[in-house]
Amino acid sequence: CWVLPNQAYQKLRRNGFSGPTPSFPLGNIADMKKSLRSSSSSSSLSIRHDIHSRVFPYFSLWQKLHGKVFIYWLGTEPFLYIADPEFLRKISAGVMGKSWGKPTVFKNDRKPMFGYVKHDGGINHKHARSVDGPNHLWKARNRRGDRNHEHSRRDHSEDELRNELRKRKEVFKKLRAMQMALFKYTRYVGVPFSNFMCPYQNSEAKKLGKEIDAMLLSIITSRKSNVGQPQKDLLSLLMAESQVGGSSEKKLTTSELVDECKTFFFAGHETTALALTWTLLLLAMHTEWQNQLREEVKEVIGDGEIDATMLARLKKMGWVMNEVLRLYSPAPNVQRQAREDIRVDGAVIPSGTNMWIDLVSMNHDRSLWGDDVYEFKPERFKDDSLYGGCKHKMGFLPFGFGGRMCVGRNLSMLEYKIVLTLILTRFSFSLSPNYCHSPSIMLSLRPTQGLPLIFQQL
Ligand code: HEM
Repeated sequence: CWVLPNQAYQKLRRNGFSGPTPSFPLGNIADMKKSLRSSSSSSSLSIRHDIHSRVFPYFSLWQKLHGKVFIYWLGTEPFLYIADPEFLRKISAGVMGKSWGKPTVFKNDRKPMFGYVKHDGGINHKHARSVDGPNHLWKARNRRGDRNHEHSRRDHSEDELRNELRKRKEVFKKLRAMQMALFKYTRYVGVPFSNFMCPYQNSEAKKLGKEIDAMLLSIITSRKSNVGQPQKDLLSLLMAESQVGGSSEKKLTTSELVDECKTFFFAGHETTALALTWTLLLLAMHTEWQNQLREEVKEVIGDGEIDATMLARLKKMGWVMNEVLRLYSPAPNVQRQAREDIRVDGAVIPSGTNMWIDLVSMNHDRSLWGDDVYEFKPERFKDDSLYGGCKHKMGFLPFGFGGRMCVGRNLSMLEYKIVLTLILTRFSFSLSPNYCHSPSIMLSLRPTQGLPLIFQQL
C-alpha cells in the first residue's frame, strides 16, 4: 500500500517533479475535499465561464504553487498532474498506443459502470467497430433511401414495445443512481480498504450493477427471440452489426452487448447530453448565435429530411459544438498510466506512473487562447476548425488523444447536430431567472442545480 507507491513517488521527485505534501492513508484527498467544500458553497446567479478554480479548486491552487506539472496523491497512489500541452506532446511523442493504459486504480471502482475496462490493453476492437458501426449503418440506410423506420416500429407488437420502454426507463434510472453512488465512493479512490469507508455506496453500486445487467440481458434476449421484427434503434444496430459477416471473431457475445449498452450510457449518452445541455445555456445567453444557427439550418436543410451529408454542411453548428466543448468540456480530464518508462527532457517518468490530464485547465488557459479565453466565441473555429486558434495543437483535446481517443466522436457529432437542429427549428429559448450557475464535476461536468429554460414555440 505504501512502500511501492512511495518508491514510485521518490523516483518522480528525483526526476524533478514536486507537489503538495501527502499524508497516509488519504494522500491529498482531505485537502481536495476541503477546498471543494469551500468552492461548492458558492453557486451564484452571475454566469462566469472561468470555471477551473471552481470545479477543480485544488488543482488551481496547486498550479500556482507547483506549476502546470506536479505530483499529487489519491490515497496511496501518486498521480502526475499535467496541464501543459507541450509537456504532453513530449511525453506522448515516443509512446506507442499500447504503452498507454488506464490507471489500474480506477478499474475495480468503475467495473459496475463499464464492464469493458477489462480490455485495458487498448480499445476493444469489437467495441470500437460497433460504436462507429451505427454511424455507417445510418449512412447506409439513408443511401438506400430506406425510410421504413416508422413502419418497422408499428410492426413491433405494441405490448412488447411498452414493456421494453418501461424496462429502459428503469435501466436509465438505475444507471443514474449507480453513478451517484459510485461518485461518492470513488472520492476515496486509491485509499486502502476504501470499500469499508463507504460500505453503503459500494454495495449499493454493486447491487445496482447486477440489476442493470439483468434488465439489459432480458431486453437483449427478448430482442434476439423477435426474429424478423427489428426496431431501428441503436441496440438493434449494434446487434445487427455484431451479426455482420457472421464470423465468431466479429460477433459480440451477449455479455459484451450488455457492456456496450452501459458504455453508451456513461461514455456516450451522458457526454453528448451534457454537451447539448451546456449548448442550450450558451445559446440562451447568446440569442444572436441561436438565430445564426437557425438561419444555417434553414439554408442547408430547409423543410426536408435530415441526412448525414446535410449535417456535415452545418459548419457554424460545428463551431458552436467545439466552443461549448472548450468552455464546458463534459469529459473534464483524461487519464493514462505509463506501461513503460517515458523519457522527457532528460527526466524519466517510470513505468506504472498514473497521469491526470486536466482538460478544463488547458481549455481555460489564457496563454493558449488569448485574452478572450472566457468568452463564448464560436467564430474562433471558423478558420481553424480543429484547434480554434489554440496556440498549441495539444491544447484542445475534447475527445482525448492518441490511440485511446474517444471512439464515439463521429457518432456524438451526428447526435448533437440532429438534436440541436430539431430544437432550433421548433423553439426559441431563453434562460429562466431561476437559473443558478453551478458547474461541478460528478465524473462528468454537470450543472448541478439543473438548467431551467423558457421555451417558446416558433
Ligand atoms: C460530446 C461527446 C463526447 C465527448 C466530449 C467524449 C470525450 C471522451 C474523452 C475525453 C475520452 C477519453 C479519451 C482518451 O483517454 O484519450 C473518451 C473515451 C471514450 N468515449 Fe467518448 N466522448 C463523447 C461521446 C462519446 C460517444 C457518443 C460514445 C459512444 C458510445 C463514446 C465512447 C467512448 C469510449 C468507448 C471511450 C473509451 C475509449 C478507450 O479508452 O478505449 N464517447 N470520450
